[in-house]
Amino acid sequence: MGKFKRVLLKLSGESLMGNQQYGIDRERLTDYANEIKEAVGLGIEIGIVIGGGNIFRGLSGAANGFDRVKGDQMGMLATVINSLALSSALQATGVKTRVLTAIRMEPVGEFYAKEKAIESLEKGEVVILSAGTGNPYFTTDTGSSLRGIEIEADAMLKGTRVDGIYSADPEKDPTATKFDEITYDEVYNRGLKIMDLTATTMCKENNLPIVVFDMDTPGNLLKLLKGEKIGTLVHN
Ligand SMILES: Nc1ncnc2c1ncn2[C@@H]1O[C@H](COP(=O)(O)OP(=O)(O)OP(=O)(O)O)[C@@H](O)[C@H]1O
Ligand SMILES: O=c1ccn([C@@H]2O[C@H](COP(=O)(O)O)[C@@H](O)[C@H]2O)c(=O)[nH]1
Repeated sequence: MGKFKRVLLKLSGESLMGNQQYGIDRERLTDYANEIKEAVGLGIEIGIVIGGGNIFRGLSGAANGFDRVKGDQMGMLATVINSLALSSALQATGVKTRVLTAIRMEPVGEFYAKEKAIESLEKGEVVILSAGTGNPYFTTDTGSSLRGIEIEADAMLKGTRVDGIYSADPEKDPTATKFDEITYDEVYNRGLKIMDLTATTMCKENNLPIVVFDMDTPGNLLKLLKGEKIGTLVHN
């Protein structure tokens, strides 16, 4: 990949738990904020989507008897909670942020519009794009691909707790092997579950490269932004 000017960074809600069973680990949150501050220092424009899996997921809600749509709305609100926490942690390091929400809920955050996001990015502010797509039956991976395409990012950087895409889920299959590069079609044809297929398809159709990398190792985000080949690159 060439140099990045503007990126969409996807952060895992589940990673925000650190070693806890639920919620937000203060140390992990601070680590993320410090990493992002350094990235801003490189002059790269950063939009962020953060998941909600550390708090609530619609599918697990539905498995426990919740109405799916209500459960998904709870999940989207969970992403807003994480976004506010990240915004607060970033501001504590001196980074200016703007939280936009896909569901109208002023004054918690401003209702999302592409123009607002671009305006902030151009001013060097970190824009946190919360509440996913605003619609049930989607995920924050799809929210990331959608927003990444809308803000015309050079790439979607999926920061997660594994160091790339493997031939099978590495947390379940220790014999799985890692790809340095892979095409969107191969992700689909091999049935790799690193992100949902709606998100992968959107990226493919709109030529948005994805880099899956380990965000929980300090320094990785900076290495990636400086051009080091880490993680797995997904392209056409
Ligand atoms: N082929 C694969 N290669 C790598 N990881 C995979 C693969 N298949 C499944 N995974 C799993 O995908 C997970 C990464 O997904 P992601 O970061 O979206 O986590 P998440 O828990 O869904 O986050 P969130 O809380 O944001 O929803 C890894 O923890 C890994 O176990
Ligand atoms: O566009 C969206 C995005 C998310 N949701 C719901 O939120 C939770 C949390 O998001 P994760 O991507 O799983 O971290 C998700 O499980 C959905 O229930 C949504 O409905 N629409």
